[in-house]
Amino acid sequence: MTEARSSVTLPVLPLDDDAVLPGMVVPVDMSEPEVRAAVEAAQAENDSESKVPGVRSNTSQGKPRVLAVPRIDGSYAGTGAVAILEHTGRTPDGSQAAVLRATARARVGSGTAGPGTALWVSADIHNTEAPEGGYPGKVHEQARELKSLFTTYLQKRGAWQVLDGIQQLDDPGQLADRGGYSPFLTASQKLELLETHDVSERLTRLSTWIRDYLTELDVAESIEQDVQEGVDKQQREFLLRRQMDAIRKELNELNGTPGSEEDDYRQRVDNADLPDHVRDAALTEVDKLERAGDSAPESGWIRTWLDTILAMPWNSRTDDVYDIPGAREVLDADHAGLTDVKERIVEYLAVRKRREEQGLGVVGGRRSGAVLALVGPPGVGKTSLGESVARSMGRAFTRVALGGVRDEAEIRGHRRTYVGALPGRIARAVKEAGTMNPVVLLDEVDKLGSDFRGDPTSALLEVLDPAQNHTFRDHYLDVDLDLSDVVFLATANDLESVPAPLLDRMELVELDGYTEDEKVTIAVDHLLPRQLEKAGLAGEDAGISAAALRRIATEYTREAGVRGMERTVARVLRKIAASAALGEQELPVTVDADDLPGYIGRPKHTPESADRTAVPGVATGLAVTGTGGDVLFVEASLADPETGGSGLTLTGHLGDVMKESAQIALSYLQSHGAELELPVGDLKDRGVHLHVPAGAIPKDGPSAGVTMAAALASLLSGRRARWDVGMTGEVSLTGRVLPIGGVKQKLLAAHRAGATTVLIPARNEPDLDDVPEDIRDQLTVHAVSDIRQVLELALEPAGTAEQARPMVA
Ligand SMILES: Nc1ncnc2c1ncn2[C@@H]1O[C@H](COP(=O)(O)OP(=O)(O)OP(=O)(O)O)[C@@H](O)[C@H]1O
Repeated sequence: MTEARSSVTLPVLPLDDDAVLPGMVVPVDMSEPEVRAAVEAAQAENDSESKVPGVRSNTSQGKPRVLAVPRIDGSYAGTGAVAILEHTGRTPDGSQAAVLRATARARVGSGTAGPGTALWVSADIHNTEAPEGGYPGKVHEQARELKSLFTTYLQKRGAWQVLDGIQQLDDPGQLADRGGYSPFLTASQKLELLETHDVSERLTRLSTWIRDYLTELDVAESIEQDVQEGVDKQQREFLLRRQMDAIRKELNELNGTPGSEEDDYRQRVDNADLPDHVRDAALTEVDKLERAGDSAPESGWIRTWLDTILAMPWNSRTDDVYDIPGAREVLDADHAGLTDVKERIVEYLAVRKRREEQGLGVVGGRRSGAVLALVGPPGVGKTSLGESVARSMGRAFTRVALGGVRDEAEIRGHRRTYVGALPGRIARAVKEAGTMNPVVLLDEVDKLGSDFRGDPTSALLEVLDPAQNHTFRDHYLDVDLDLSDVVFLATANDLESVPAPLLDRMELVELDGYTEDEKVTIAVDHLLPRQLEKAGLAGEDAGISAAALRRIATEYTREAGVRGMERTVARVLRKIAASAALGEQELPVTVDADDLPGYIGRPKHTPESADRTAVPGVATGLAVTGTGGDVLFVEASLADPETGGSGLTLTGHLGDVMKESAQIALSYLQSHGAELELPVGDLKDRGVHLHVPAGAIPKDGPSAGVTMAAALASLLSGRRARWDVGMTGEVSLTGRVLPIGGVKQKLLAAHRAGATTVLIPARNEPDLDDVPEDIRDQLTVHAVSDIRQVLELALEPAGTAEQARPMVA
């Protein structure tokens, strides 16, 4: 590259926040005094030049020249461009302008005097020419790349003429200087180009800037495109909806039905037999739907709400039968046994009937026990009794499962603005029943929970309260729902877990489980016929003998109810059906007790061979669990005096009350050891361990107190507990035996397990009336009031020889 340098003196034309590069032709506004001064000074000098030839070489081909110097943020740059003043004139808006054509870079030198008010400076001109033999290949390569970037940029702007000019430029230096026209370059960038003499460097910088700018442009374009596509989609959707409306309208007109979806809803609301307040609310929502328009987000949930409201059976009712003898017949037909329970239900129906006839309303005010609660272990027929009640009253029946419900909104519904909102379970039950006066069974009220999402119990209380439930508000429906005609029944396995306020509102009917005889009767009368039908067998094809059914009850299922028994009967019948189909057996088949293992394998509950109470320190208690009555063993042992700790260790997942019972039993024995002739001195130095298998099942309650005392006394005395004695009762610190609950279930369990003697608290004696007579006849029941009586009856005399102890499972 060769640089021809020459020095000139020129008036300075300031370019505020701008720069011109050689080759550029630009207009400048002369209303700026310094610009005007520079232009006028240059013109004056040009005019006088002929008079003072050679003084200043500041013209070019007879045209005045200036030094256009960038002034960035008020400071002059050290480099400017020598520019020929092509001409001056007025712009269309009337202001004066001059057109400059920059020709060369020049370094600004020192100031000097000159005509006019302009600032004159000396300037070193750098005339850059192509090196001899041309630029190196790399520079051409860079120029080609810059050209292609220019092309992309100018094509985007549609500046085809400028593009032509660029394409024809062969000189890499000139090409780089054309960047001065790029509007996206800042004044500093343009100045940088002006100051950079090296062509290759100039090309690199400009290429980088253009590339960056193109990238920005691409991003901006893609954003704009996304926005545009969104807008297009909305417009398309809007148009399609308009078309759809038109089509719907036309179809409706063809079918003779009136216009829009809203009209359709209005007509459905009018035709539906709705109470006034519901109709008003529905019509308000239809108006809202109309105003919102089809595409509004809320129109979806308004439609769902309207559909739900229209599907509710607002004014539909079934006529009550209230035929009391008929009701009794229905109950008898559906369920064997349960005499007391059936009586209670019949009483309940009779009272309802009388109150209704006398116009008193079906229930006698608050806390009148409006809800009949069926309480008992699983599979005793609580749910099916509920169905029978509905059948005997001629009402529809629905069941609301409350097990695990912890959220108030499950009962009362979610507000409809929630995504996926639904009515609560009560409103849904009414909808499902299809009438406003169904029998609704609230199943498993004892499994209700509560947490941070609110307390479902309080919502349920409102549902059950006759003073409030005629205006029950479901959050979703948001209109009053009259529940006063609904008959609510409830079921629970365990009364202790039913929330107290709910319990307060309930009239309890306890179902304690069945004796073996009752189970056989139920199986013969109900389970067997039903399962025969399910297995596709006729009554004469297959049968299970009473002895086999009894064996199923005792050895294959050990439960308070009959659900397991029903399942086992079903299994036997399925085997019969399968073997008949395979040609292995000819029908009819009757299954006897001995045949059972061939069908359903070996029994699960055989009498235990190793007697649980064979060693001192184990006593048999009776308990009620969630699955009915059961026998429960309490084991006691003393820790090794050398290695064992001291104090009382309790294991077997015991609740607080049960732990306290253990403490009381131990304290009692410690303080009364002498009179009981027990070597309680051992207890001082040795730790006592009480364990209640099965360890994984939680147990609680005070009724194991006597059993714990008996186990400890057995351990200390070395007298074994009698294997055929089951006991229950709370023990006090003074050794009194206090009453407990669940006598009937406990006696049934003792009988199932094969015990012959049962010890119960004396104050529980009246409860024996509830125990079926056949069970009472087979058991020797002792009503005891003092722990000494328990020890007397439960422990074998000292020194009793080891003997065969056949039972206790
Ligand atoms: N006394 C009975 N007479 C005839 N069938 C009975 C009797 N008791 C129970 N059943 C039958 O036993 C089965 C189980 O009863 P159901 O489902 O009503 O028990 P549940 O007490 O409601 O149990 P859960 O507490 O587990 O809900 C049903 O098929 C029912 O018809």
